[in-house]
Amino acid sequence: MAVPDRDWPQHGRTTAEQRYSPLTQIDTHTVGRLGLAWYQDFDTFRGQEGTPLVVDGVMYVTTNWSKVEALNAATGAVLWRYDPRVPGNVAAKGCCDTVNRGAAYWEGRVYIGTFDGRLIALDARTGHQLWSVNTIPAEASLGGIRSYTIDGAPRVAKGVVMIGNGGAEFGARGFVSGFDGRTGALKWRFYTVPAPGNRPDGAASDTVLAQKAYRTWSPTGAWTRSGGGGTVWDSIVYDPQTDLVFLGVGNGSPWSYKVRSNGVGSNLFLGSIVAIRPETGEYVWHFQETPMDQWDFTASQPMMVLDLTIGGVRRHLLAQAPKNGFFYLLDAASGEFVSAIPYTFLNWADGVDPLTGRPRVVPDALWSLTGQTWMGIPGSLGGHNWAPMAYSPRTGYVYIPAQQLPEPFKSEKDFHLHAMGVNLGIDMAGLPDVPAVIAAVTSGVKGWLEAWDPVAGKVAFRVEHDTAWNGGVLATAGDLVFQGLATGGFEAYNARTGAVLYHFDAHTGIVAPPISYAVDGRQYVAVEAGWGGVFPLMGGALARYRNPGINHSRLLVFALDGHARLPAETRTGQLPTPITQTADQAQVPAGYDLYQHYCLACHGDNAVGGGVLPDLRFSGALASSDAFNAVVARGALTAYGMVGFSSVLAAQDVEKIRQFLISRAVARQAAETGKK
Ligand SMILES: O=C(O)c1cc(C(=O)O)c2c(n1)C(=O)C(=O)c1cc(C(=O)O)[nH]c1-2
Ligand SMILES: [Ca+2]
Repeated sequence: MAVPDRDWPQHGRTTAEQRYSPLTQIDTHTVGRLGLAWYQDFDTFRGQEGTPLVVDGVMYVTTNWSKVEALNAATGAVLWRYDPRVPGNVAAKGCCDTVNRGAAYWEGRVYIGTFDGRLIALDARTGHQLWSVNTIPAEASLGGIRSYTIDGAPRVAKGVVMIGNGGAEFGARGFVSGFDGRTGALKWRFYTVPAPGNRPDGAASDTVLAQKAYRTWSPTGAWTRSGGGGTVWDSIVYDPQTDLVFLGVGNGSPWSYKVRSNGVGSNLFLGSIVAIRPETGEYVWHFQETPMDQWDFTASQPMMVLDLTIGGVRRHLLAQAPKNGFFYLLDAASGEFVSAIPYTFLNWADGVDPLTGRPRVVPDALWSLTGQTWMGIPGSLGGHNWAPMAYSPRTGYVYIPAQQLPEPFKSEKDFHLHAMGVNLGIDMAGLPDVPAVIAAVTSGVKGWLEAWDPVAGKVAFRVEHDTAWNGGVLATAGDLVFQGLATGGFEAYNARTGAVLYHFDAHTGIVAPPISYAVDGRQYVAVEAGWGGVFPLMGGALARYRNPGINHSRLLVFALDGHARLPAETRTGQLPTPITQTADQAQVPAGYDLYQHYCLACHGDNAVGGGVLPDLRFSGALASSDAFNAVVARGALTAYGMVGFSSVLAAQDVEKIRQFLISRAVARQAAETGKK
């Protein structure tokens, strides 16, 4: 069905997922007149990753904690709001904040996946709930050992609503479910990795897992308990021309290939794109980008469908720039390998087999087998993560929000699976608190907008940014490319040259992708502002380094001659609570280890907050072991997403963490005083 130029009805606007708007009112000549038309504050300071949808002048926005709102897309007037009331205690079941990347729209219904695993259909006119299903079958959670959350957007094809989930950093066995869009009845499930002992699940994946996947795993690896991973936590694309649904399958669980699969097998379908039929979930083809995953190299990054002339032949292709650093082109109908060319510097492989596309992995990169530390580029956050890329058929370029975040990979001593906290099998030692070391490591951290020529297989131009983890991208027929930045800018670039044509100070880091739409002949560009996602949560000093600002979560909508203004910045962030205690040094090293295991994922490496969730060096609760225990052990702040850890941390452990944090607070205070 043709999509009207004015609308943005699907995640990537059309089924091709190119994030290209044909609107031209805002172009290279008029963009100088761009301004903020209106904005709306969200109800949280957490991060925002959503792509709004626009259908017939109504905008459907999803926000953190899986909330939805419908707005008049011209004025911002709220038509309805929907809160699925996700319980705060599930925040700790996800790696990367309680974000949400968007809704799906189909025949007057809005579909949303919730962080606690539900799929909900709403009446698009009223916001009333039509149905709600729990997408996580009881047996999948293995008595609570495994962790499932939803933050990706559902996908609708032929009346079937499909959704996956996240959790491979904790313990999960990836699967995607298809539900009847009208009734919510389950139609099929497709598991992306086998069950221990090759047991059938009674699912659409049974045959292919038995025939192709089971023998690619060691029958006795830790995957038999942790689930193996392979979560489909973001990209699911439907191509009507081939009638195929493409699943972007994630990384292994635990990360360590040695622990997970005794260091044998390619572990299908980890790091793969799997093509299935929408109505049945029937397997059609797969392509594995990263065999033997041990770098968190997911193939879950956004995919798009492109028709390109390669070597004189017109081809219908699937394109992806996954974490592993190669830009892939596959034949959309058959999955046949076309090309894989590095879109960024990478050191884990020295190329791919030209016939099969299988990477030639550098032996030293297999850190879980060598027992040595591997300095990997890309690191686990990838050369490109979930922030969507865009394609302009006018320029022929794919615009990739690319980055470089090197990362040391080293085996954890004495790995064992545990409930709560991440299960990676990797040494969690982080950055030392030494400014020169932080500066040196940060010098390797880079982010840029890359115009990639997929036909020539090379970079056309790059726009260098100040740091990594920048926003998703929009391309328009006005020959503009829009992108929000980690450092708080919202930019428009000339799509042919990369020249900056417009800059707006958003007062906050932006990671979400912009969209464009029109109402009554006026073109708008909208983006959800709000610094967030995994990097600011766990990145610590690296995430803070060039982004010392305060987080704001709000929807920004731009148009020609817009004259709205953001309120002046009055928040100063967390107020330092003067710390008078000195840490019990004997407890600090053990407190550090516990912190890195249980707390780092949200509060940042070495207790440096990355700008979204509280930086615990400022916490008033540090002064009292009772208060600290009430929060950390007994869960006094559970409603806000800070669960109690009493099931895994004894009172002495909690006290060790407190002593470690006091030592960090004292160091921060000393550094501040030294500066004055
Ligand atoms: O393996 C998984 O199940 C899983 C889930 C998610 C998620 O659900 O957000 C992310 C990742 N992995 C991941 O590897 C990753 O880099 C990542 C970044 C983000 C984010 O929202 O910033 N989520 C996720
Ligand atoms: Ca992952």
